[in-house]
Amino acid sequence: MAQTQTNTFTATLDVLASILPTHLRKPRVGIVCGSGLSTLASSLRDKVEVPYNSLKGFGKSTVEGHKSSLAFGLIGEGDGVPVVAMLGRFHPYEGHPLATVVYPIRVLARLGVKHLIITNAAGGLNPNLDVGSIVVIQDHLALPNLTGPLNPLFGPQPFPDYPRFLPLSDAYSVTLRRLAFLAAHSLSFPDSALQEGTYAWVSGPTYETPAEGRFLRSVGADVVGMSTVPEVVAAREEGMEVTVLSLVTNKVVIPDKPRSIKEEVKAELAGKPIPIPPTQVVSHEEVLEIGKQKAEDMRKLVTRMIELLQKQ
Ligand SMILES: O=P(O)(O)O[C@@H]1C[C@H](O)[C@@H](CO)O1
Ligand SMILES: Nc1nc2[nH]cnc2c(=O)[nH]1
Repeated sequence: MAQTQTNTFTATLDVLASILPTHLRKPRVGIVCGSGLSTLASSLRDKVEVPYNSLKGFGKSTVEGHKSSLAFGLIGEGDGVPVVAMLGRFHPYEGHPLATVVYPIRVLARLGVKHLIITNAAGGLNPNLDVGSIVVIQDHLALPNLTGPLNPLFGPQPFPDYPRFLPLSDAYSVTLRRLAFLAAHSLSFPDSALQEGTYAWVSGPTYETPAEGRFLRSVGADVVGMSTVPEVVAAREEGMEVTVLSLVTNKVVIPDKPRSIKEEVKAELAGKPIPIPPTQVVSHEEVLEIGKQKAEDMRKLVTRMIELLQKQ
């Protein structure tokens, strides 16, 4: 590992060790809070929040709905499980280099995190997914990864003792995915509230055109978002067990066929005008609003998963 990078990790870990009480210093579970989902931190007992700007190597999250701090605390009975939550993440589209995007994940690994629960807000591609449902991710499709420079492991190896060629066929932990469904059952969530599917990662910040949405659906993606995959890749490289929970905040606009102005004009000239379809667009406000409405479900689910993990 390059010496400067080692120094940055050491500086970050030193600051955390100087701030945190002993019982919070070695979190076992990490949580990444997606857009509008930072209220997850309200489950933490003995909570200590450390702003990103006090930690070397951390960027600043510039997206509305993302705070910029690490929250440490306990979840579960008795002594509880020590947990750290990232309240706000970094996206490549904000201009953060991929090394910065995944730096907090590597810090979590160095703190001792073994299980990582990543949440995000995502657009629904599969028409069977309701807005507000949570999708337990089974697999991903990462167009930016497949073509090169947006893969966080692209380039010279900063960690020579890690595998050069990381397998991702087992990226999504079966143990943690089972816990998600067991947790939903114990919380009496309706069956439709928790689904399974494949996450497509796109770089953003543009939302999909109808043709892009149709393409992603046709290649097997159920939801689409602008984050998460670099974190999964880095976490797997660090040897963590990972699960991803995507909150469907909107449906991606995919009309059955593209609107044809030619047909509309011809029909109009023939005196048989076709009804004009309403214009549908996605907005980040909509994403945040559903995040706000469903944050409590996500908080309960993640909390119960950790309580079940404590009993294993
Ligand atoms: O950080 P996440 O993936 O939860 O945020 C999603 C993707 C974009 O950052 C934003 C678009 O509305 O929400
Ligand atoms: N790419 C993408 N990301 C999202 N995040 C939340 N909704 C969406 C969406 O529709 N598309």
